[in-house]
Amino acid sequence: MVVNSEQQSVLVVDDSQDIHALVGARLKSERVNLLHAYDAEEGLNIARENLPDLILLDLDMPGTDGLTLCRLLKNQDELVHIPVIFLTATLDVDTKVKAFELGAVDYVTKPFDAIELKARVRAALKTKGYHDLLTTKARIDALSGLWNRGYLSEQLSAELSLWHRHGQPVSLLMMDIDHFKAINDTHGHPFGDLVIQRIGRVINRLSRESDVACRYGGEEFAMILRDTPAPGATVIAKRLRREIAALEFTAGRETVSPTMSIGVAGSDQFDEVAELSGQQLVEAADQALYRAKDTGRNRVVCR
Ligand SMILES: Nc1nc2c(ncn2[C@@H]2O[C@H](COP(=O)(O)OP(=O)(O)OP(=O)(O)O)[C@@H](O)[C@H]2O)c(=O)[nH]1
Repeated sequence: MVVNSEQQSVLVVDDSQDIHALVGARLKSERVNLLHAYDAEEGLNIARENLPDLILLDLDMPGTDGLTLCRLLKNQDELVHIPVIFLTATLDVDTKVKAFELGAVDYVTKPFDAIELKARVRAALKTKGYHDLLTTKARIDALSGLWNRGYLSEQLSAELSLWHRHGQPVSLLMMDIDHFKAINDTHGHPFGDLVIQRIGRVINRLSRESDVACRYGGEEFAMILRDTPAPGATVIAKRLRREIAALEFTAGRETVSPTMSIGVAGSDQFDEVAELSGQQLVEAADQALYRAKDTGRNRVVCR
């Protein structure tokens, strides 16, 4: 397992220009992207915008001090996992204990020893890299390589809040492989798994960077299409259906061509903008999917 530290960024929050220059010089040989803030407010803003991998935080800043900023950082869901290393001139035990209680992972005393600072930064970044990797893995479906249902639900809520706040539409596709039980029963479960894997690859290939494609469970898939109203999503769904119908699998002497039924629903199809929940959009796309099944399968039905 390799953790890529190339892209990692470190935010330095300190009121002293000299400390920024010193940290820059000490970490010059490390492949980290340094971000700089000179007070707590700026630090909080930069942290929110950039989600750095590590924060080096001065304990003794004028105005809002480091401990207060650390508490603010640890109170925010999107920032709570960013490790904080305190930079401090004090060796007072009570203050250090307080810093750890607030969620700091380490501290470095000024003036820094170059080797020690590097070692502590490296260790914190490595742990953060593993944490990020595990978080990503926990969101991925092992068989298809797509996102899992939990991640899709999270993202759907985020997309619907964009719809409520800014009117940016979001659509959802619910997709189900047709007669999959018969495929399993005739050719065996491992063959069925192969079909799920290859269909997952097609869905992944046809999705844009901004889409969230997931295996919803069993032989069912779902896709969130960001900034896309229902008619646009229907075009994508039709392309997906076509590409999947064109797949061919060899099972002994037989050629198997699975098909997919797809239901489409978009936030733009709902009048009561403020009322629309992720659950409602899933139900609407699911009902469209049932209609696709009922009316002959291998087709796309839009709500
Ligand atoms: N191979 C394999 N089969 C699975 C997996 N998850 C669910 N299944 C099977 O998928 C089948 C789904 O069958 P049904 O819900 O009856 O649906 P269907 O046969 O696709 O019929 P329609 O959806 O009505 O077209 C069941 O036999 C499940 O055991 C999996 O991860 N791998």
